[in-house]
Amino acid sequence: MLEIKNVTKSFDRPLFKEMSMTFQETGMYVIVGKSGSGKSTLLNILGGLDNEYQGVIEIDGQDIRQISHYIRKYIGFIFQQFYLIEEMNVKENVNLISYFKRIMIFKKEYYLERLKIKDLQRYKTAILSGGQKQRVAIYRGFIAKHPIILCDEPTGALDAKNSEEIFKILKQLSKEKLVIVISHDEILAKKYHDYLYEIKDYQLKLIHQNPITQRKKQEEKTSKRSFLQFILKELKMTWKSSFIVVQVLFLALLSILLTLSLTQSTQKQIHQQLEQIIPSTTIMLKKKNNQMFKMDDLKQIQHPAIQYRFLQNDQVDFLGISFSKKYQTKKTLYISDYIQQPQKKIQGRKIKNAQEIILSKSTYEQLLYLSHQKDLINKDVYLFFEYQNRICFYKVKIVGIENKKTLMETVYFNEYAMSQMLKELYQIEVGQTAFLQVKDKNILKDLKNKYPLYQFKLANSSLSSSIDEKFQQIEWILYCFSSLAVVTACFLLGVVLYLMVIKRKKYFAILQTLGASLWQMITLVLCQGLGISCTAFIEAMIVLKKLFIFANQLIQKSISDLMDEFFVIQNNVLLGVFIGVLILTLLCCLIPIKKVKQIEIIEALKS
Ligand SMILES: Nc1ncnc2c1ncn2[C@@H]1O[C@H](COP(=O)(O)OP(=O)(O)OP(=O)(O)O)[C@@H](O)[C@H]1O
Repeated sequence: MLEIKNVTKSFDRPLFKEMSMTFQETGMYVIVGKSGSGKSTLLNILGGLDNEYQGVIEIDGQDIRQISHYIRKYIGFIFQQFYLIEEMNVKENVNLISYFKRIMIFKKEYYLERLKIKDLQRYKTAILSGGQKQRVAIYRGFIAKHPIILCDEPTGALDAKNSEEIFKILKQLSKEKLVIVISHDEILAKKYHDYLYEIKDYQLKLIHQNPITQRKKQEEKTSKRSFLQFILKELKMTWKSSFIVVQVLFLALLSILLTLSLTQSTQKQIHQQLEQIIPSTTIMLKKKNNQMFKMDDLKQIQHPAIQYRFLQNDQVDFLGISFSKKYQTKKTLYISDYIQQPQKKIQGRKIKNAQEIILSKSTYEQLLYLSHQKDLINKDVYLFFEYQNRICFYKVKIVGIENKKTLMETVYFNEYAMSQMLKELYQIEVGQTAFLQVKDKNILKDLKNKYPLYQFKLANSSLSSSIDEKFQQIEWILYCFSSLAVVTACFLLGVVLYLMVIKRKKYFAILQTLGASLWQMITLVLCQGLGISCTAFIEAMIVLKKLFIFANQLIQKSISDLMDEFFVIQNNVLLGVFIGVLILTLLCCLIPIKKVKQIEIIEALKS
């Protein structure tokens, strides 16, 4: 039961003074009154659209201002101005209500026929005649499962025949629901009312009452669509208008993803190449008094984790490998002068003595190409050294190939082999620096404590930290620029959402009259923002992936096939950027959300 208790309402002049009245649960209440007497205002108050009044409106003893989702639970509106969404067709307009309320399904066809709108379902409402629009609005107003229907001039745009049909339908509905109709049509008002009221002297006054034939409420068969479906529909609808902002955000995200991935990939590759040249488990040692090392000194340094050791004399250069005893021939492979222990042998056998060597796979392939031979395993080659302008060669046998493609040509020797060769060739037994290859670089501390006369340090540490330092400087500059682009794009997103809310103020108000809650409106704005940023992010990710596949193929073809994948998209980068952009999007949505909260329904409907 709907009750008006001592309601007083005024704008610039009073409309109702201490007005009271009780509406039965069902029945057709027709309200008449002079223009400007406050009929529409009364409906707005009863429908919960206008809460600025003194007194109370109660439904089943509860103040309607205290009822959450009052419109959704109780009210169906039929407005004089229709309030249809022009961009949608008739079916979509009617279905709008089903996202917020349960709608009757078993009477649907019957009413569509009666209102003569069955064939109009696919028509955009913008092209309908005033009468057709009104019939659609009426249908949408009562098709949901709510106990009260509020109609403001429902027949204003209809001819006499259609107006009568509407009154008949409303009368039929009033057997099960409370129908309150404002009408200027005196004939129909008199013919179809159960209760006829007039607003006069700031009060509702009963003019006439017809005998009422009450009908027992029938259980309605209803259905409801989920709000999620509506969000998806909404995203589809606003997709075109958000296309540009998606592209701007996509470019900004692509730039930051490119920056982060490029710097990280390059840094990783440099570290990997450095690891091949100087493994991170290589420890360099010198004598603290700067004296030269002898091989015997080096042998005294003992630790179970040491795998390999060698001396380096800076004055001796390892020049290369040749198939003849002559150094400068076409069949000479020039080689960088570093050595290390082979890790995984794939072909051939282990090195047994100083006269045997293993080659990295790429070096082996190079040598194979130079020699025009089919196989080099067990073939003799000559290693060339230079010391004090004297070039000497040392004959060795290739016994294996290490399964590693190295950026620089690489030869693996037996432990102490280098020292032995230099001793035989130049009678040198000393070096300034020694290197230990160890299983675990953490033994550095043990070695320092155990051998205080020596200086120990990780061979690649200073190089890799200086690379990191340089990279960090470049990274920060790039991050600043690309972050600025992302922040600007998100700001643009915020502005676009804000403008959308302003432009669609009326649409939001109509949704609220159909039962949408404020939270649902806010969710809609949020989903729009998140939809835009997620689309831009996915687009950027796909483009980045394609770019990297292309760039990796290009690098492998033109520079080196040593690198399997130079550019790699790191998951932590993706996750970081995604979380960052989500947070920025949420922040940017705050102002549009505030605007949604400020929408005055009545004012927005009139706009
Ligand atoms: N938001 C508002 N701010 C100020 N005045 C308002 C507002 N809404 C309505 N009014 C005024 O309140 C009075 C009653 O308006 P209302 O629309 O309720 O009248 P009505 O009886 O429905 O009139 P009509 O039959 O012409 O539609 C009018 O004088 C109108 O100008």
